[in-house]
Amino acid sequence: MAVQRIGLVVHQGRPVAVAAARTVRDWGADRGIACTEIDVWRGDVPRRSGQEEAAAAGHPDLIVTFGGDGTFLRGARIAAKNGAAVLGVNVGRLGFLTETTADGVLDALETVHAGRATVEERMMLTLRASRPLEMPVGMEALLCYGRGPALPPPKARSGGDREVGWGVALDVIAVNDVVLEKLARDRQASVGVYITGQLLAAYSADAVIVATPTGSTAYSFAAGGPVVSPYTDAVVFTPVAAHMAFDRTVVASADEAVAVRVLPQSGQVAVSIDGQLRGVLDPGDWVAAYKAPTRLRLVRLAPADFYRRLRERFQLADAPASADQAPAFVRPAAPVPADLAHLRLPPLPGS
Ligand SMILES: NC(=O)c1ccc[n+]([C@@H]2O[C@H](COP(=O)([O-])OP(=O)(O)OC[C@H]3O[C@@H](n4cnc5c(N)ncnc54)[C@H](O)[C@@H]3O)[C@@H](O)[C@H]2O)c1
Ligand SMILES: Nc1ncnc2c1ncn2[C@@H]1O[C@H](COP(=O)(O)OP(=O)(O)OP(=O)(O)O)[C@@H](O)[C@H]1O
Repeated sequence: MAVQRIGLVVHQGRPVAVAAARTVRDWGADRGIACTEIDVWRGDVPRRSGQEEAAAAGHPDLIVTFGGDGTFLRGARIAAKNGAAVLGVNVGRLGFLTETTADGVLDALETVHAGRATVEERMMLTLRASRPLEMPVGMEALLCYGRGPALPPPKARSGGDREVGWGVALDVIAVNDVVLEKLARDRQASVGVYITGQLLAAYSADAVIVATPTGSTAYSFAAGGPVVSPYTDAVVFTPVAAHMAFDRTVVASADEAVAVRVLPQSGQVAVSIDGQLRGVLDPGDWVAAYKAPTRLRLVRLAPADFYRRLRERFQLADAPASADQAPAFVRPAAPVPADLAHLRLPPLPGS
């Protein structure tokens, strides 16, 4: 893709991130490519929706993030609303979702601009709810976790904020996950979990997570859920500290909605999307998470390497008795047999 306009989302607390963003601005200036910094926490305006941020930045076709996964998710929220591609530059602690380093960013941009990068599409989730999400008065002050102001609750899509039955469609997307967790530490979340309208189980838990395959390596993974290939589409349901025998993940099909209904005896339930609190539910409320109609477009500089990334960034340890015995990469040089031709195969080294 020849880049037309870049939006920069920068972790302002990291000098390396700020400096790398400056080099990108200079790179853009040399090529007549406009670069606009998108500071989601600028003090003079309230938090804006992804669409509003994209419009204010002149609808960039490429969002470049400088930071860790949190910064990436802030940029992805804007990119996803605008159909832009997103390139993550890792200036963070883990940076699982990022693609390059601060040192590599200019080469990466040359690769993208010359049309030599690929764009990988990832499934996202969207939501319907029994009513528009709301944040109780005073919540924001309580949160006060060092980030800038919280995002407002998502708006209803198409204005139908009084729809009943199938619920209100919310103008929101999740790249990683929708998390429903107990709000007060001493009141568990009691929720009924429904998949395709059928009760799976009633849970009494700290939280329940509905994740995308991309989000399967985030909170869902920490809660004991499986790693799901990001090249598949699925809806991953994982309970957190469920006080019951059945505490396993269910990997549902991408065309199956997972609905969570807050039961009468439950405490209030916080709804977080990609780590951001977006509303609080009362008993009787429900939300349903399902595959979003649009996909996140991730810039990839090299062929798909999800499992290498998993091994390296999660520092997967080999069994001591087997360490150093398993080769790091296996790809025969011989032509691919016909019965394997439909598989996703690693490229030959150096190709
Ligand atoms: N116990 C937990 O692990 C826990 C608790 C709350 C939220 N989270 C996750 O944090 C995400 C938001 O990320 P953040 O950086 O703003 O908050 P954060 O800084 O609290 O992130 C938690 C950790 O998850 C990593 N991470 C985020 N997305 C990932 C992904 N797709 N694959 C692998 N690792 C990933 C981050 O680098 C960080 O180390 C949420 O979507 C949620 O999944 C995790
Ligand atoms: N653009 C910004 N402006 C001001 N402060 C920021 C900005 N981005 C991040 N911060 C600060 O850095 C803290 C950590 O942010 P966040 O967890 O999103 O980082 P990250 O990008 O995920 O990197 P890491 O991998 O190190 O966690 C936030 O609590 C906030 O105080």
